[in-house]
Amino acid sequence: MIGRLNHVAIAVPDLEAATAQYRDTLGAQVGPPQDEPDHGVTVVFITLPNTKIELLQPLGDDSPIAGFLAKNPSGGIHHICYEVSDIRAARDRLKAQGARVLGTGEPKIGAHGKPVLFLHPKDFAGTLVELEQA
Ligand SMILES: CC[C@@H](C(=O)O)C(=O)SCCNC(=O)CCNC(=O)[C@H](O)C(C)(C)COP(=O)(O)OP(=O)(O)OC[C@H]1O[C@@H](n2cnc3c(N)ncnc32)[C@H](O)[C@@H]1OP(=O)(O)O
Ligand SMILES: [Co+2]
Repeated sequence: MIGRLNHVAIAVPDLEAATAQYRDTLGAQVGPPQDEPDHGVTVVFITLPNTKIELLQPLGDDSPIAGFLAKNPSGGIHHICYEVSDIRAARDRLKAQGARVLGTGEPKIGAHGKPVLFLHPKDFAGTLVELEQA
């Protein structure tokens, strides 16, 4: 059911510093910061030859990554995002198999302008999974 790895997301306490490190130390192609108020984060995408890295910094008072950063103050890998061809069909199939879909269960528009959903990390080997409709 899942397709390509769309991105690996890393939560960071200082987006500017992390972006500079990827650009200047690792020599990667970094994009501009994008505020995503519907998701409570500011993101920077780093384009690699085979996938993307999404750097995440909290935005607003009740960011979903605030708890993660409190537990991991230096930052860390926060989620992985897989592409699916039909996100509602994927959701229904996963729910029928007992996986917990986070939030309302209805897809939201993600940073690429496409529908996204999140699956509980406790149901996927301790890894928060994002699905994005390709
Ligand atoms: C920019 C848009 C979009 C895109 O297009 O790419 C994005 O990527 S937005 C990214 C941010 N959005 C989200 O993360 C939405 C989904 N996340 C959530 O709903 C919550 O963060 C959460 C996963 C339900 C966690 O909620 P929280 O209140 O922070 O923590 P809890 O204490 O309830 O956690 C329960 C349990 O799970 C562990 N946990 C939490 N986050 C992670 C994680 N990222 N990876 C692995 N494990 C995680 C947490 O440690 C708790 O475990 P125990 O301590 O063992 O109970
Ligand atoms: Co993401």
